[in-house]
Amino acid sequence: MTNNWREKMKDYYFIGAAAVGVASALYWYYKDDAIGVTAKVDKSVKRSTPRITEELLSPEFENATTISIPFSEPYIFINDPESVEYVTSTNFDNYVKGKFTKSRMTDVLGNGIFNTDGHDWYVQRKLSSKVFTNKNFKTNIDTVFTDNINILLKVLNDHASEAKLIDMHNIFHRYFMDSFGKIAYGIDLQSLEKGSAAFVSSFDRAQNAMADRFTSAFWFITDKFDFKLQRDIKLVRSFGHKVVEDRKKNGTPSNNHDLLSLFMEYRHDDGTSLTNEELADHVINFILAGRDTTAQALSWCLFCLHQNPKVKEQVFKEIDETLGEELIPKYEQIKKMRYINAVFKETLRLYPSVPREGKSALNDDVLPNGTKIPRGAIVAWLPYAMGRSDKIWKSPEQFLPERWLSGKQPTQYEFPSFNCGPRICLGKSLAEIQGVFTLVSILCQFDFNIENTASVTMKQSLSLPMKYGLQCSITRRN
Ligand code: HEM
Repeated sequence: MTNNWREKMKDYYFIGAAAVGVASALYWYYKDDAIGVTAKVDKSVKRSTPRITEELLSPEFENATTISIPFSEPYIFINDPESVEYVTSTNFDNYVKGKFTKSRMTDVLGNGIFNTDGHDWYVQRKLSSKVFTNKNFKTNIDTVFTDNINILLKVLNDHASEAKLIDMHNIFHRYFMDSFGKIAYGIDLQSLEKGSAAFVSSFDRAQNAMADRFTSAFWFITDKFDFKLQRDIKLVRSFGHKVVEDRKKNGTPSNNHDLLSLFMEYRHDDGTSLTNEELADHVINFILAGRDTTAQALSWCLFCLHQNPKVKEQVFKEIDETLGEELIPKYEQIKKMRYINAVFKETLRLYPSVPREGKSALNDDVLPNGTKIPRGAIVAWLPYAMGRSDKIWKSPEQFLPERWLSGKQPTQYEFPSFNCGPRICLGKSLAEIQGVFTLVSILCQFDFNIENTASVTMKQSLSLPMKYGLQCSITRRN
């Protein structure tokens, strides 16, 4: 009996060692490819192994390019507006986040809005949309935004006096984290004044890991043994839980209709409320939605203004003419500043905060242009590439806010930086108002000069961060 057991163990060791050997060999073979890619149907990809941050984002990466990934579903790229409309709206039910996305995101995001489909998604969308109303935006501008912008202006003023370089990319992330903490959960994180909490760095690393999982064949093995990452994920999850537990302990302030209180009031059909785990999912998902996207849009906006001094002059002119002696804009003034609103959109055309999008096909399908989509394929489109395509835009390489002021305006499918169809960004209006509000408030008093433009480059992630930040010198405007 004992011998038999020993023999069996030997077999298991042998099988285990062989499996590790095969996995190592495959890893070694594919390790230089961003996604271990072989271009199959493509006419435009120059190499057979495109790296996602370079060729995949280039406008040359044209429609109906198919790439296959070892041990994964094929990707089919559809960078034409007609196909994007079909996938995101016309045949919405056939294209889901599905197992492909969920398997890569659930340990961090749980079943939050970014990671769900069907009924679960619909309920979350309906509930959350109650917070994103014009009335709430107006109130937020007079309260949360104004409190927070005063802290930001003080930080900038101190730096202008010291004549030191400041990383505006980092500052914007901390500023939007604080604003969003207050709007969504009524918590004061104070990261602008005190520096980011440990959880923020863990959140950044967990987010990068999730992005890498879409381009790595062996993420489910490597991430399991990445103990630092596992600790980061644990910290992110416990932050979500702490926000929920603190709210339950301290109660909801009267008249508070923030996101967390709405989710806490929600009852399932059987009368049960959301568990702490589900509430923590919502907290974490909305930080992902609300912080990085707008912070990165504003960082790229300062970069574009630096590269286009004539546009910057126009921006200063509009601010000075609209605000007069005032320093902080009101809701109506923000709406009136058409040129700066156009600058914000033009930035998102060239630097969309979510540069890649993808959905999984539930059933075989055929796109209007005849592209066959097999069941399970990932249909992907690239707002980054579409924003630079001369099939959609005139002189796409030029930063021209004027294109947003007259003439035919692009449809949501031609300009998918906020996504499109029923899953269009829920925070679009909030982001536009808060983005322009922040830009106007800081440019009313300060000018920013980027010291080394060559160091401004993007980093691979789910969103579009700057790899080395945005080092600026600040001067006060007279
Ligand atoms: C410049 C800023 C922003 C940009 C460019 C942007 C863009 C996007 C994009 C492309 C998506 C689709 C992502 C996906 O497929 O999963 C999305 C979804 C979403 N965004 Fe934004 N976003 C911005 C700011 C915000 C803000 C401030 C909020 C506020 C919380 C927000 C809330 C959401 C939510 C809840 C979704 C999920 C919608 C759904 O799946 O039904 N976004 N956003």
